[in-house]
Amino acid sequence: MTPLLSVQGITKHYGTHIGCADVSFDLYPGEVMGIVGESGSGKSTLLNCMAGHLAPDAGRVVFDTRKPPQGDAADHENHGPRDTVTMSEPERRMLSRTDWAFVHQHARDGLRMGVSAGGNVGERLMAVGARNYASIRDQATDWLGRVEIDAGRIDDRPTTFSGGMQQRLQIARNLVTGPRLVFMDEPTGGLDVSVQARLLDLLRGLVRDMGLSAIIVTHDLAVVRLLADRIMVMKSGRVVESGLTDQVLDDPQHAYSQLLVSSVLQV
Ligand SMILES: Nc1ncnc2c1ncn2[C@@H]1O[C@H](COP(=O)(O)OP(=O)(O)OP(=O)(O)O)[C@@H](O)[C@H]1O
Repeated sequence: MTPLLSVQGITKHYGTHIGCADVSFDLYPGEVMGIVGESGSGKSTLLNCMAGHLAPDAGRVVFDTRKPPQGDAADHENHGPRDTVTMSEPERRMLSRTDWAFVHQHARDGLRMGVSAGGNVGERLMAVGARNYASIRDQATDWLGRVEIDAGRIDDRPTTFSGGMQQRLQIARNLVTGPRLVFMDEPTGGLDVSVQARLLDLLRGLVRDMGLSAIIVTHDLAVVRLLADRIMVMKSGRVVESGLTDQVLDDPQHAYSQLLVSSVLQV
């Protein structure tokens, strides 16, 4: 099977300082990969390099692009595994609007706060060519329901929403176009514990129902335990251990992973 995403030797320095070094892994369709590690271990740098927000110094991020539904013959020949690091900026931008999604830790970074909830979701559909207002509004209403936001709030701005609602709206905005790969940066970070649990439950349902592939960065092992099939443990910019989530969390081999797991168990 062709990996959906193949990350090969991704390295990023900030001056002489290592952000992340020589990270490689394959992600297969329907798989969820968790990236864990303490603050400063390089998780966000790696995620941003993979998602095209940062240019890596070295390495490839090969994504198995799909045939466009319409387009000229040249477009059709361009599908299949492509290195997104060297792809043109417009192509990468198109990918970010269609097959890729990015859920930010802070909902306000992923939402347009001055636009209504329905507008936030509908705007994404318009970006991929939807034009029929009634159908856009119907899909927005449907998605608000799927993320447990009352349809009566469709015309309200996210500024009037609680933190948990804003995060759920950001998720709806990201998933409405049916992406194949979702990057998530601490999706439950900064929320109250009870709000986190509800959001995790919701995310788990969506990942399962939509068969999503995802890469989730978190320092919260409960998040990866619930959502990720596999995890990579990072320390000082490098991957020190990787494997099936339960195996790594129940029987960590690397001293640093053992420390990470035991420090959580002591909480
Ligand atoms: N813009 C930057 N300029 C210089 N150094 C940076 C920059 N961003 C990150 N770093 C450094 O790169 C390393 C990796 O940081 P990164 O933010 O990727 O880690 P992280 O695991 O995501 O941490 P956190 O959980 O706190 O976000 C750290 O040593 C950090 O200080």
